[in-house]
Amino acid sequence: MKDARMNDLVAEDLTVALGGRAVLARVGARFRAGQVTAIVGPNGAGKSTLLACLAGLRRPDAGQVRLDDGPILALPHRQRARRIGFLPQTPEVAWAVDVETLVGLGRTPHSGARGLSDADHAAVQAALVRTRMTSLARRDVTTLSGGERARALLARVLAGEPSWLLADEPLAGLDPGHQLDAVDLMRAFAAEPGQGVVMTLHDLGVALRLADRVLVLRDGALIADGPPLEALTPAVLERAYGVRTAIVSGAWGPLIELIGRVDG
Ligand SMILES: Nc1ncnc2c1ncn2[C@@H]1O[C@H](COP(=O)(O)OP(=O)(O)OP(=O)(O)O)[C@@H](O)[C@H]1O
Repeated sequence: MKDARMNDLVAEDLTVALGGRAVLARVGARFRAGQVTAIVGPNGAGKSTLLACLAGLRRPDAGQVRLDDGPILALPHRQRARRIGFLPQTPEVAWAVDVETLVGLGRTPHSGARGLSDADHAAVQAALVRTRMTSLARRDVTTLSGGERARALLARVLAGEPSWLLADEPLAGLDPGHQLDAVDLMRAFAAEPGQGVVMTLHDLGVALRLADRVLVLRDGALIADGPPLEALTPAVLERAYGVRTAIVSGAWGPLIELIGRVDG
């Protein structure tokens, strides 16, 4: 039987230095298929850099990322693109194409230079439905609002049917309804066999409610790693952000109440 841990994404002692400073310092973590993992931490903590390493888009100065029991950077580019769907923080849309064409580009790791097959078209339509973008399929992407564009780009990643969805601030710019849709989508994605989600988040409340596991980064080092209520404690949040917080009971579950700056 195939080892269930085969699909895990493993960061081993990742170290990245930029501008003479350690942006990641020996970060190690195993990201499990079947889980939604949130990476939180203050601005500049190294979250995007960690995600780029996990996606195989940045070569660390030391350490490595492993997938399928081998270094991710050793996978042929196309195979890596089939396994890892990456949603960057400030996605650019360079071409004036319609939404359906943009989403179809997500099939490139499968279709290559040939046109889209029936299976490719079906994956595109499914991604449009899941992101509620079907009614905008014919719209020129340059005319979309920021939130609509974010959903179109999420659809492009989903159309590629990756095993891993790595998303940098995927909820930024989405209204509350579409944030809930995106949260449901991430949870449903991670529930499929062999699939997992890693995302960076600034909203600690969402991390608490959405994630199975939370990693807290500060100055490039992991200072907490565990289930949300164990990782997002007032002591950890004080260390990470310099803020005082309290966990309070909301009508639907625990909430993080922001009290103020420690030195305020
Ligand atoms: N080319 C570069 N040269 C020097 N420093 C860099 C370079 N690129 C990034 N950095 C620094 O690396 C650090 C980590 O950046 P990163 O984008 O990973 O942080 P982040 O946690 O995602 O931040 P944010 O929450 O603001 O998006 C930051 O201090 C950033 O200024």
